[in-house]
Amino acid sequence: MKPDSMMEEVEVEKAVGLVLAHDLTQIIPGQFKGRLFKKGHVIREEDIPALLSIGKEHIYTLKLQAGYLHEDEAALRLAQAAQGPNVELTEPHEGKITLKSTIHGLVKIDQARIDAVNDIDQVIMSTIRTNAVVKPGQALMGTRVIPLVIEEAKVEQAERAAASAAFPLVEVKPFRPLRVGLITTGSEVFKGRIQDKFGPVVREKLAALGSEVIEQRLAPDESETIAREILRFLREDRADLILLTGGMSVDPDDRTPGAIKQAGTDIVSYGTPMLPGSMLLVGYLEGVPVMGLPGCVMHDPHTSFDVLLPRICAGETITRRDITELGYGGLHHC
Ligand SMILES: Nc1nc2c(c(=O)[nH]1)N[C@H]1C(S)=C(S)[C@@H](COP(=O)(O)OP(=O)(O)OC[C@H]3O[C@@H](n4cnc5c(N)ncnc54)[C@H](O)[C@@H]3O)O[C@H]1N2
Ligand code: MOO
Repeated sequence: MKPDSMMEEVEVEKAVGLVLAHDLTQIIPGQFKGRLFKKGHVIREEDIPALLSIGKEHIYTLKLQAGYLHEDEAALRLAQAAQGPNVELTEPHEGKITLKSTIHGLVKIDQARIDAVNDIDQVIMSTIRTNAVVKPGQALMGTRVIPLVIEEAKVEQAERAAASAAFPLVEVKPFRPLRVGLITTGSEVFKGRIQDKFGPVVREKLAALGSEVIEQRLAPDESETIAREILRFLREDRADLILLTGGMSVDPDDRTPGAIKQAGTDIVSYGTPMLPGSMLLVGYLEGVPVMGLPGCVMHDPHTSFDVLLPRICAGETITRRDITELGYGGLHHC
């Protein structure tokens, strides 16, 4: 049986007493866009002018056959197939269901599987980008099918595509409260020639993700001293993350990358294909992440540091591949 034969058209004037088979939308540009009648509404005499005013001269009566799903049911099946931890579903509205975050955290969405679902005709999953920081209540994905009635087999195909990996398609990872050691390099700051402007910025970025600086130590442009402070944060303070500011580029006084290596850090990458933030360094020292932050982090609100820090706070390990992928679409300004 074809979906069309399950849907019979009835003139609105003859539809009093019939049940609406789907939500009906009104759009008045600049004033209103939304649901005028809800699915299940029993049409009354006084509804007829309103229905005609939104261009509905006919409505459908629906007799669903086995093997077919109504758009609301199909949207629910798609939404449930994608739903992972810390994600909630809205009620169907005009045939669409929205997945929302229940927490402040890092959203993870598997692009390959979203593409696989959207390759299937007449089903859609529309998402925000993976690795974004999200707030409670923030929309992560909208999903729906295109026709009013769809073959169940198509929805099952989408469900299989959505479930084709060991981890959920859409989830939100909570942030862990990290104890952060901050080393500010630069003889001009160490000797008091200028006032430190890095500390407050880094503290604020960490606080926004639920982490805190346990101590900020100033160091002159000397590799030995900087490396010693790194190891002190690691061994004595048991910091969860060690951040170094300044001295990241090409001047003879820029000692920070060398000092990070000298402390024994395994470097994932010195150099990040994102602008601003290209001189950023990421490495791991005995499993503890170590990052060298270039000067731009002080004044620019969106650098490679702002992209990678939420992932570290959510407990992810940064790989070379993660750095590589920042390049495409990573030119913000320079
Ligand atoms: N010829 C090149 N020039 C630059 C390069 C390069 O590769 N070749 N890289 C550029 C990029 S990208 C950046 S970002 C900047 C800054 O890099 P650094 O991390 O090495 O920054 P510094 O040289 O240490 O300092 C730059 C500037 O900022 C002041 N500063 C540093 N720390 C503090 C602090 N804690 N509080 C206040 N002010 C601070 C410092 O005094 C300098 O004025 O380099 C580009 N240039
Ligand atoms: O590390 Mo620099 O940001 O490319 O300005």
